[in-house]
Amino acid sequence: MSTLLEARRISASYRVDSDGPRIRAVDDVSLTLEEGEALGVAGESGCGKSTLASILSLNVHPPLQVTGGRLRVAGHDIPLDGINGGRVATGLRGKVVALLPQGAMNALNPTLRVRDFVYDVLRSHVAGITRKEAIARATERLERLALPPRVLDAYPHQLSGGMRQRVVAVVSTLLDPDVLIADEPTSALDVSSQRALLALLSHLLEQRIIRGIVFITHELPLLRYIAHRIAIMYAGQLVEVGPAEEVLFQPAHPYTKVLMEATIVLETGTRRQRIQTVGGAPPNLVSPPPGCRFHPRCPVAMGRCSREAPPVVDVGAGHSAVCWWVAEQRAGEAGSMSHAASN
Ligand SMILES: Nc1ncnc2c1ncn2[C@@H]1O[C@H](COP(=O)(O)OP(=O)(O)OP(=O)(O)O)[C@@H](O)[C@H]1O
Repeated sequence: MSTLLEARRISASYRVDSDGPRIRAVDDVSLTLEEGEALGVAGESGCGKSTLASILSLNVHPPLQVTGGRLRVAGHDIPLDGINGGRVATGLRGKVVALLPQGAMNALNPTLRVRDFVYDVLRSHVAGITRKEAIARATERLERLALPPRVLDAYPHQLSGGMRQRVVAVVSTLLDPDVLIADEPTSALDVSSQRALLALLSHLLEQRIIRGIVFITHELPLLRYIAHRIAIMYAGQLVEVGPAEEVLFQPAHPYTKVLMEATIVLETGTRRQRIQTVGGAPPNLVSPPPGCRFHPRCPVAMGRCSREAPPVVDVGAGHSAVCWWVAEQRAGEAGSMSHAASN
């Protein structure tokens, strides 16, 4: 497998006033997206997921600023000033990397019918495309999302929230981007529309129309339907990364465990229901807790968790967790195995 996107030690913060505090929304995050892969990123609200989505999709604007790290997308090295809204980013946005954003209204032009907007988007990137070809491409994707072709004649305000979100999904994928960064694309949708959108994205990936997807959500169980690997984000940092099945069903990090327990997905056709919440809330990112950022809420926190930054611990093939407790568990297992072997 070859690597399609690589983020190395990315840090970024918001600074609303020049002498005001820095909100460290993304702190030293490294991740990769392989060719043909859907990488899920999950975490609670306020953990930095949307900020990460903005960075990976090269949509960084003040007051957000990337302060460190490197990014490589589909063979393009993007320097820091490129990530921070420079010319490099403009040239790559849309076709190399596209954002399917959270807020559907801002992503469409309120003064244009969907059909004119679709044609404008395509013709600005695909030389010589005719209006008929543009509409045919959009119609095919609308149908996959159970949307009738008549939505093409509507203005954005004439569509329901769920319809608008699906139209935005169509528009974001129209240019067949190499990498799609999908930021909570299903949050405004009912269960069947969610499934249709996940099916469309999986189809585009399987057909290699899109080469890789980063799918961001606060609903970890949803990733079961699309992600090959999952990264868990807490307070601006990644705390666990691994194969989707393992992260979902054998989570290693205490945060992933509580996140998984906090939400269940009922069977198809019924509404999701929150059965338990994680106690407390993610920390203020101006001055996050020392040591492990999760320690004030962690059910298994130990003394050193509040003092020392936790280590990265390998817990399986391509599966790691950043946690003192996991490190001790692994050390205990290794100790008892060598004890058994020597007996
Ligand atoms: N434009 C902004 N100006 C200042 N601070 C911001 C801005 N956008 C986000 N933040 C802060 O950055 C931190 C991370 O926010 P972000 O939106 O990336 O988290 P998230 O995990 O995507 O949450 P949500 O799912 O609620 O969007 C939060 O503390 C948030 O308050």
